[in-house]
Amino acid sequence: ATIPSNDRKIRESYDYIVIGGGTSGLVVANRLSEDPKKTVLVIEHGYINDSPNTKIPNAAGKFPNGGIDLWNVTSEPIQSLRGLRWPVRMADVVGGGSVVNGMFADRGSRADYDAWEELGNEGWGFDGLLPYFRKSSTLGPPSPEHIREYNIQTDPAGYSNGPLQVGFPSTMYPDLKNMTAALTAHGVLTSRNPATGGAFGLLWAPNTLNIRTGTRSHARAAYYDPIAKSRPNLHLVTGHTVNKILLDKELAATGVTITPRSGTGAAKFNIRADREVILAAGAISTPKLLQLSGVGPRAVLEAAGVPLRLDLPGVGANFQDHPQAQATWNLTKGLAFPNPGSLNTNATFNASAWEEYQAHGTGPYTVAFSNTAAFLPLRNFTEAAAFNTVMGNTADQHVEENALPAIYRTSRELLAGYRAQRAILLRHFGSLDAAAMEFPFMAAGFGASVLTKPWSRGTVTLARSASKVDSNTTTSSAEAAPVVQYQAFAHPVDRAILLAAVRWTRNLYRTSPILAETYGPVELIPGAAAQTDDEIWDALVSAGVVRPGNSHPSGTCAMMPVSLGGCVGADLRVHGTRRLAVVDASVIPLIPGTHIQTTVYAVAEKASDIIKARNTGL
Ligand SMILES: Cc1cc2nc3c(=O)[nH]c(=O)nc-3n(C[C@H](O)[C@H](O)[C@H](O)COP(=O)(O)OP(=O)(O)OC[C@H]3O[C@@H](n4cnc5c(N)ncnc54)[C@H](O)[C@@H]3O)c2cc1C
Repeated sequence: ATIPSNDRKIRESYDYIVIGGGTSGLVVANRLSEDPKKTVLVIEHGYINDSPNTKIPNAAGKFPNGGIDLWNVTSEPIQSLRGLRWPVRMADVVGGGSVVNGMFADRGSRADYDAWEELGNEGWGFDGLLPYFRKSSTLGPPSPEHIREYNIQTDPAGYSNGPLQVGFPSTMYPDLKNMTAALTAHGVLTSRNPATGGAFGLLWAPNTLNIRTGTRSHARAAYYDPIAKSRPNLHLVTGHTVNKILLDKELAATGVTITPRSGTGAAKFNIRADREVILAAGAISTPKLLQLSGVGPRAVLEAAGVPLRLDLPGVGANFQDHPQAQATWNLTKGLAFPNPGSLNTNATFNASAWEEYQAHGTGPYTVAFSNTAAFLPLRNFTEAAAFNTVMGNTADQHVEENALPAIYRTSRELLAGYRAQRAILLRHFGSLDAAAMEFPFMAAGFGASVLTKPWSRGTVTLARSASKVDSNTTTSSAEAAPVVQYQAFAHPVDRAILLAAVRWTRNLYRTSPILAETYGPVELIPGAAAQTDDEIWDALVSAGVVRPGNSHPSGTCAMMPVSLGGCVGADLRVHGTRRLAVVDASVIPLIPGTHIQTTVYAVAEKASDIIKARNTGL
């Protein structure tokens, strides 16, 4: 076989095989291939996409019509949302999620990561991760004028000179001043250390943006392109599917089976890994591949007809994302010019903006979705009575057992892990240093209310027919969609907190003199008629604006001990196996209160050091 992307002949074996050339995969491939004596193969299902949408910040998120592929996966019906089937957005391109994402580049709070260490992962608390947040990124600050005019607070101590460029656009839209002033007047203070542990309050977040070129910085641009030609020991195969991880009698990973993509009729072939197989296929595909390889919950594998190699209930359980509701307001007057809509509504403005971008890489085309969000601890957005009701609800174990996926009833370990997480969540809810909701906003107003600490858990499992499809050489079962159960809002606490968050957001628009006088906002969804919790919920769900996630799938091969239903240990090796590691968003044990890409970069940087260390001198 040939390697379509960097045009090198494929070898029979490599020291390391990285499955998935997405965000975490390219970080690990870069770091492991720093040693010219080690050979590294990355296998990616997608292709390199060099279209403008992967470069121009303003085009961020314009998919899939812009030419960027996504896997075609739709969730199982979500009961709480009247059977809604949600399109699971998963990148299918070199660079993975970092290429298709919204470019918001924030971090969680210290408490969010200290929770990982409390769940049995020594070295994975905030202090253990901060060096890797730093190592992965460089901060491009806003201009001094913008800092002054908009009171932007950045946190240079959180960055070094890492490959990922994060920065602020060279255009700020003036309405942001009103939005931030309204929040400040509403009691939301600006965080002074958003990148070094203080991710609560009003946050100014950079984007994954290279301010020198005005282009997007993603895993391919930051970690692969600069070394693609200069490292003969690093191979990237695109357009190929990994079907299976090969495990020997002792459950040591010895290689992978792969097929060229899209039914070309070409047969499968094996490639050997002399040191480790490293899973970086993302939080939906990683558990799927483990299960296809015989590692996962016995019942799931039996139903799918895959021979069981290792019964590991944590593979595909503990699925988390950030559910949200998108309330909307019509701002009837007062929007400044320019504003985020001006590129679409004003041809002259658009033409000059495009000219500026092409000439200098600056201007409105460097603006992605947003650089601002409020991250609020539970006490900051709930009235005392509502807070007590929510906390009361959390104590009901009967409710909890009904809310969890069925597999939690058959695995004592999974339940123990969930209870350990619940104890941490309860503590976070009572504290003022971890956010329970996010309100992301931009200059023209934006009403999403996002749950940062969901209590519900979902699962990712193989379809029942998985192994039958596998016998076909042209369509691999790894290309077949897994069964994605969000189970969002199955736990009543999630609905209660989301409603409290929507009430808080609606109250902001209703009572803020700055917003009322300037914009005269009229609430469209849920709408003034909706007053009780049930009415608000019904209005939101009827309008189709409640979503099970924010494209942050996590936790499906969680880093926790076996006794807590974990899938990998603190060394990132899959429990009970050898030479098999996971380095992507699946290992996140408890989803942090932040958009997760910078966390994925930091995890992958730390993973690289761990993998290097154990292979030194071998
Ligand atoms: C639409 C969208 C918007 C987002 N917005 C933001 C945001 O604004 N801010 C933020 O912080 N985060 C955001 N995220 C989340 C963030 O981008 C992801 O969490 C992160 O990129 C995940 O990295 P990963 O390495 O775990 O997986 P990915 O980056 O998804 O990499 C997995 C790769 O593995 C490949 N693969 C899977 N299975 C196989 C197989 N069998 N064979 C070969 N290859 C395979 C996939 O094609 C993919 O390229 C967004 C995500 C999406 C999808």
